[in-house]
Amino acid sequence: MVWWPLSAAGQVQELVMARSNIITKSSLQLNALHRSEWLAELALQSLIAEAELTPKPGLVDGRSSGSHSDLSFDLMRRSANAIAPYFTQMALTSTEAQMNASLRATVANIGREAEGAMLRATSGSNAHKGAIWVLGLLVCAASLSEGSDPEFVAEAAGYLARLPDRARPLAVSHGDVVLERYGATGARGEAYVNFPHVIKIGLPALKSARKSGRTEQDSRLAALLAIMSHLDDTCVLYRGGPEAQKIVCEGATRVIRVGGPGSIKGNAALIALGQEFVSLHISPGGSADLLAATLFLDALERGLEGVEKDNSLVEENNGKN
Ligand SMILES: CC(C)(COP(=O)(O)OP(=O)(O)OC[C@H]1O[C@@H](n2cnc3c(N)ncnc32)[C@H](O[C@H]2O[C@H](COP(=O)(O)OP(=O)(O)OP(=O)(O)O)[C@@H](O)[C@H]2O)[C@@H]1O)[C@@H](O)C(=O)NCCC(=O)NCCS
Ligand SMILES: Nc1ncnc2[nH]cnc12
Repeated sequence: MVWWPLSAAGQVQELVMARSNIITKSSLQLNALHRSEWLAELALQSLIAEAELTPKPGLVDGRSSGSHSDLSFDLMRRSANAIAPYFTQMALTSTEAQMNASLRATVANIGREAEGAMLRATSGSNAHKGAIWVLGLLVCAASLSEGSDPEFVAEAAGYLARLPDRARPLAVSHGDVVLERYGATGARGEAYVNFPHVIKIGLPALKSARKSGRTEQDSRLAALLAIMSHLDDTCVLYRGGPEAQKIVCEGATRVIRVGGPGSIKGNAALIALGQEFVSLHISPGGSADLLAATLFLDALERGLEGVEKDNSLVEENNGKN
C-alpha cells in the first residue's frame, strides 16, 4: 500500500513524479520503492504493536490510558496512521541519497510535518513526538544504507541525527527544559550515540525472553521493562523530576528481579507498578518509543513482511489485568 499525504511541499510533487517514472523504469528503482513502502509499513506496525501491548505501566494500552488524560488507545492508533505517510516520504527521500546536511534538512522538514499531522489527528496531544524522531531516523538510515543489521542501521541513523538541524525552531521544548534542569539529553542524546537503549538493552532483552520460551507479549514487556530500568526519560523527568525517574528505574528493575512478565510474581509486580505510576502521574513515554524502535529493528533484521502479530494481546493478557 502506498500513502501520499496531502502536503504543500513541492518535494511531494517530485516524489509523485518520480514514482510514476519508477513504475516504467528499472527493477532497481522499483525495488527501492517497494523497500520504502515496506520500511514505512514496518514503522507503522511497530507503533501499533507498541500501543496494543498490554499491560504497560503508566502508558496507553489496550486496557486503559494509563497516566494520560489527553490520550487513548484510539488516539494512539489515529496518530500512528496519520504519521505513517511521512515515513514513506522519509524512506523515498533517503533512497540513494547522500548522507549530508541537505538530507538532514529535508528529513527534519518531513519530521516536523509529521508532528503537525500527529497534532491534527489527536486534537493537539503529543502521542508520538519521540517516535517520529526515532523511527524517522531509523527508516531513513535503513533506506539509505539498504542494511538490515540493527547496529549498522542505528549507527547510520545516529550519523544522520548528528548533522545540524539548521531550521530547528527557537521555541523551548520539554526536552530543553529537562536538559537545563537535570542535564538529561533525552531523545536527541539517544540518537546522537546510536540508540544504545535499543541496541544494547531492548533488542537483547526481547531476544533473550523469546529464547527462554516466554510468549511474544511477555518478551515485548520484558524489553520495555529493561529499557525503563536504564533510560533517562524526559517524559518522566518533565512531569516528576529525578524522584519520578528513580521510581521508574527501580520499579522496572524490581519486576525483572522477581521473575519478569510471564511469572506469577512478575505479573503481580507489573500490575502494582502500573497502579503506582497512575497514582503519581508517571508515564515512561520515551521507553515506549524505544520499544517501538526495538520492534522495528527486530522485524527489519528478520526480514519480516510485518511486525509479528501477538494474538494474546489486548483480548487475553494472560490474566495480567
Ligand atoms: C529531537 C526532537 C525529539 C526534539 O524534541 P524535544 O526537545 O521535545 O526532546 P525530548 O523531550 O528529549 O523528546 C521528545 C519526546 O521523545 C520521547 N523521549 C523522552 N525521553 C527519551 C529518550 N531518552 N530517548 C528517546 N525518546 C525519548 C518522549 O516522547 C514520548 O512521550 C510523549 C508523551 O509525553 P507527555 O508527557 O504525555 O506529553 P507532553 O506533551 O510532552 O507533556 P504533558 O503536557 O502531557 O505533560 C510522546 O510524544 C512519546 O513519543 C518525548 O516527549 C524532535 O521533536 C525534533 O527535533 N524534531 C525535528 C524533526 C527532525 O529533525 N526529525 C528528524 C527525523 S524524523
Ligand atoms: N503507549 C504510549 N502511551 C503513552 N505515551 C506514549 N508514547 C509512545 N507510546 C506511548
